[in-house]
Amino acid sequence: MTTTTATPLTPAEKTGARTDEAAALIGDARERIDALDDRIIGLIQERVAVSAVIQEARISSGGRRVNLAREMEVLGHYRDALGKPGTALAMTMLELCRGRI
Ligand SMILES: O=C(O)C(=O)C[C@]1(C(=O)O)C=C[C@@H](O)C=C1
Repeated sequence: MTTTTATPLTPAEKTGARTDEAAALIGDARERIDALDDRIIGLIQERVAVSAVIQEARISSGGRRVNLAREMEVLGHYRDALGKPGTALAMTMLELCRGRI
């Protein structure tokens, strides 16, 4: 068996920057992005849980899991804030919250 020892990447290699200054800025900004992504994922998980409470209440009262009129409102909210990609994002989020339909 051969063992290879990986040489650590330089900051420039890691970030694609061409100067140390730009590499440092990108490294810091990526840390902020990772922290934001953790918060966004936490919020999505919270949304999934709240959505499950609604769906369970509706289903145990004899209703259906899905409420398309409400989904249209949610899609519109995201589209108004973020444009067309917002609609795609909301569709993915609704799929996470209620499964595929
Ligand atoms: O608001 C509701 O009635 C929900 O069930 C929540 C939710 C959502 O996650 O936003 C999920 C499923 C429905 O089809 C509509 C919306």
